[in-house]
Amino acid sequence: MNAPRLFTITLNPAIDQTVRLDRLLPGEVHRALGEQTEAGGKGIGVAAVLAALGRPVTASGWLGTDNDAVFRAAFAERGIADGMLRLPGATRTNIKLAVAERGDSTDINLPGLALAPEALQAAEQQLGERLDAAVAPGDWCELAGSLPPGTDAGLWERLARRLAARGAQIVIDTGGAVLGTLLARLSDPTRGPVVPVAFIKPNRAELEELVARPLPDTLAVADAAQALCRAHGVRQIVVSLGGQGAVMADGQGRWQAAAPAVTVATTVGAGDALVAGTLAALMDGQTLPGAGVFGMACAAARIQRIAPGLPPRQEVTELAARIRATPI
Ligand SMILES: O=P(O)(O)OC[C@H]1O[C@](O)(CO)[C@@H](O)[C@@H]1O
Repeated sequence: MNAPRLFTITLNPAIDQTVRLDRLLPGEVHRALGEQTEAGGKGIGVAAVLAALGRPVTASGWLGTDNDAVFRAAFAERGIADGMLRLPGATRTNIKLAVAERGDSTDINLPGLALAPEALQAAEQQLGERLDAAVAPGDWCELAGSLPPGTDAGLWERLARRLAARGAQIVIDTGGAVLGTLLARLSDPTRGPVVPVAFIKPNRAELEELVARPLPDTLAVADAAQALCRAHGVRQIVVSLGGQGAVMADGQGRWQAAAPAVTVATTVGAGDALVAGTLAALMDGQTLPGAGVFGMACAAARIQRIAPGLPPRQEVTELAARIRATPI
């Protein structure tokens, strides 16, 4: 059997315009230190890291034709197969304020390309047919990021069911309410065959929204993560806690790991790098917590520079060696 491949599916990609500031004062005029524009969107960030790890990866989903040059250039430069369907209109631009004094980024994400209902229906049909033709049993498919205006969790559900029917492993990295609806529907036998989910990576706030209660410490996070997986047949979960590291759980156990201290250029894309590194390791047959530790090392490497991708492999390996996962 051929090695599994990864398809990331981004329905609401973005051009990320990162503006570097020394400090951020609401209501004040700021003089930027610099600016950088990158092809972004959750699945595209994941694909960039997978490609940097030397893995075959296809970025699939939807892209506006009017401003796709930045994506074409990024795919060619990074070695990402371009499986994005072109739609009439322009892809959104998301503003990222990378603030040196704070060592983090403030994100302003726009709604995205709005299509008429008939155009959306046609775009879903075409994307489904493309994925049917490309995805083989055992491949991994990531449903990545927010949904564009006029769509809802039903769109992800239909795509997930279609891909699962082809024998794909389903990975979901989408936000709070949509994630909750999607997990509930995919595990509901009255809606059709139950779709097992291989991996999810909510952050603490998203997990809190899913379980509708605050999760003040790692024990509470681990309990909630494990209960969520059991309730919805999710095989593996990594909950990102930002600078504090991550909590991981699967059917065998639960672990926490602290993030290595690094100099942060931007926090944009940290979650995508965590997903990408973890997936690369899982697709190699590794398990948690080792796979999650490798993902955390990719995230720590990613946030030290604004451009997507990764530094040389040696640097990632050294970061991974600094991360200890301990059972909770
Ligand atoms: O689809 P969402 O949730 O709006 O997130 C999109 C943003 O997330 C990122 O992929 C980073 O995770 C950015 O490149 C992009 O601007």
